[in-house]
Amino acid sequence: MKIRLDNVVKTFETFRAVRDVSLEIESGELVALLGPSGSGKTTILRMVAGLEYADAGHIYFGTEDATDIPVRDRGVGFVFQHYALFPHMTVTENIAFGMKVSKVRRDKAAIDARVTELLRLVQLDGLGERFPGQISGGQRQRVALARALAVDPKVLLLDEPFGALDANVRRDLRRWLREIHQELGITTLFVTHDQEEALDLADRVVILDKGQIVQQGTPEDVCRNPASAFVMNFLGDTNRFTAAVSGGVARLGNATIPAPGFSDGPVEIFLRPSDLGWNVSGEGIPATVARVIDRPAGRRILAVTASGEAVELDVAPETQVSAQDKGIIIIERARVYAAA
Ligand SMILES: Nc1ncnc2c1ncn2[C@@H]1O[C@H](COP(=O)(O)OP(=O)(O)OP(=O)(O)O)[C@@H](O)[C@H]1O
Repeated sequence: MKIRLDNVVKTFETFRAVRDVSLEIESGELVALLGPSGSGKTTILRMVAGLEYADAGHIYFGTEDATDIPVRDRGVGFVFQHYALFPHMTVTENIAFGMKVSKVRRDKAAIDARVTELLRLVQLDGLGERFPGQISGGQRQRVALARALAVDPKVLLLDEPFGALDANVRRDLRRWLREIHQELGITTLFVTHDQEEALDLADRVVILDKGQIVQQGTPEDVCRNPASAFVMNFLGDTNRFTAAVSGGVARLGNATIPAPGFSDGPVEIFLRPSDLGWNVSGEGIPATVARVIDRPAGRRILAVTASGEAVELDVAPETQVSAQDKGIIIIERARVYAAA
């Protein structure tokens, strides 16, 4: 099912939470809505679900205007951050619940067969007789997804479904959700404020700020070409500097950074740790090493520049460097944006 939002606006009393949002989600696509707290992600999701009405604009399910489609007829499955499982029902009963109350009548054998199939899909075979209190948080979210899928939704809406879980469980569930999505191909809208989660999971990422879409594209697009200082900063893992442009170049330390198209005046410069290097001499930013951190992916240096700014940079694991060393941060790539 294709979903289209056309100039959607939502105001709470005087506060405009969603401003003129237009967005298309293709049939079978997995789209992540990514943005800081309060940027309007949940409100957009709730409008798609029919739990909230837009003040202006339209939402289409396929070619049909969804305004007149009641929530229960939208064919939407939800999973929220806080497990909305019924604590007094077993896993099996929780998954079967939607089918029992659905307008589509199913006999007991059909419901049992569907529950067995879903338990297999979410890899919880054998746990059907447990109660929610007897399984882990990650398993509870898988039950919540099985319950959402039980009624064959045309659209799946997920609001920070893994938000309350620890990092390793989140990573496993992400991988698992992507596999399920590949298998079932249900149009999915996923809300998160976690950049890594959105980039890891989604076919397309839609970045919101203050109720507006500020950029959308594949994870590769948005990582390679952040459209603004906000996006660059929000995607994370970057060092931020302010500098002055003069004659089309900016200076950081003794390095010159091309800033074509910028007139003389202040700019923001972002340097990703992976776009920096460390050397004993050369053209760059003079700095002192404060700490060296070894990680599975390599070594990270925390350095402090001569003017007191903290900078993080990634170097090869075998790089000889230790705290208190003085040297030069070599800039391999910089991104320049107009000062906010
Ligand atoms: N029912 C409501 N009444 C008044 N204001 C609301 C209501 N629902 C949301 N808001 C406001 O609208 C803005 C957007 O909220 P929303 O929950 O959509 O943001 P979000 O991006 O999902 O944030 P989070 O990541 O914190 O969940 C916020 O400033 C919020 O306080």
